[in-house]
Amino acid sequence: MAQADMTPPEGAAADWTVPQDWSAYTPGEHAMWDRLFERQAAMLPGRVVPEFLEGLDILRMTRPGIPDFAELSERLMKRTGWQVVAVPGLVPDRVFFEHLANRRFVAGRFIRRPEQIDYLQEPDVFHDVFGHVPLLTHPAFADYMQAYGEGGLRADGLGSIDHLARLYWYTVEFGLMRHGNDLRLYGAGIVSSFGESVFALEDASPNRIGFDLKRLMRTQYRIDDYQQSYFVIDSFEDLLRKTSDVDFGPIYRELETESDVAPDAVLAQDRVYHRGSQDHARAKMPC
Ligand SMILES: C[C@H](O)[C@H](O)[C@H]1CNc2nc(N)[nH]c(=O)c2N1
Ligand SMILES: N[C@@H](Cc1ccccc1)C(=O)O
Ligand SMILES: [Fe+2]
Repeated sequence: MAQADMTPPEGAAADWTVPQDWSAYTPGEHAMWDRLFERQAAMLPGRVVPEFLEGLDILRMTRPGIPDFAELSERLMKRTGWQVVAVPGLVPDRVFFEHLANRRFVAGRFIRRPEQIDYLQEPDVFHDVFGHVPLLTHPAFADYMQAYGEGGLRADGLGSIDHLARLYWYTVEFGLMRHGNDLRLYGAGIVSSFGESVFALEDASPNRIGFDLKRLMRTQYRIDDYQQSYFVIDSFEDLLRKTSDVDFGPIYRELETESDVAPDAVLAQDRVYHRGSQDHARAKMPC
């Protein structure tokens, strides 16, 4: 969770944004982007939803180098009215929600160093821009992200951010989608990760379970390893319908009296696409 301190750091505006300062990126930083991009571009066809690849194309993100947020914003604005703005790192929840509610996606401007190629603690420009921005070209997904921001401001007033944040985690960050008889990736945390883009779809270890709003909001998640459960939506239109058309107020009240669900649990009510062996998680447990 982001810091409770609401004062922006030195050099940031009142809304926590900073200039991207695109011309300050070094050749080494652009080369790092290209290396990450090529690795994922080889991995994703046939695994990611086609809307993601279309988004890369629409935004001309297939060109080398770290994208210029001003140019991404110009193309996105024409399509779905979104913009990409730079921030110094994680921002407080309310600041984050306020940007999304106004169709501004906040992205880190820094890029990981070579020794962090496979793992880093805070989202960098590769995760934020490669992972999240392509789908903002899709109208239903773009509307979902705005609705989530508005829902966040409301959840904050109701003391329910933790429940709502699980919805973001299991959709925007780690979501899967049905594609004919197959599953495809769309979550940004998966598509920006070399290891998890294979694990989430092909490994026997994690559960793959049909989307159910209340079930997701009860489910705890891991921030230190691959997910133990992934949730599967039918389409972005279906996700939008099952969230933005629903009043979360009564659901938050019900959730206060219901127990959390463990990250690896399978419930009797679940629509199970795959029951995980949890071998990966078990192998990592200290013994
Ligand atoms: C609950 C909320 O969705 C989440 O914790 C927010 C907080 N601040 C953030 N700040 C940035 N820059 N990026 C993020 O994804 C988030 N996530
Ligand atoms: N409909 C939700 C808001 C929301 C929409 C879409 C995604 C997430 C949350 C509410 O009543 O608060
Ligand atoms: Fe993210």
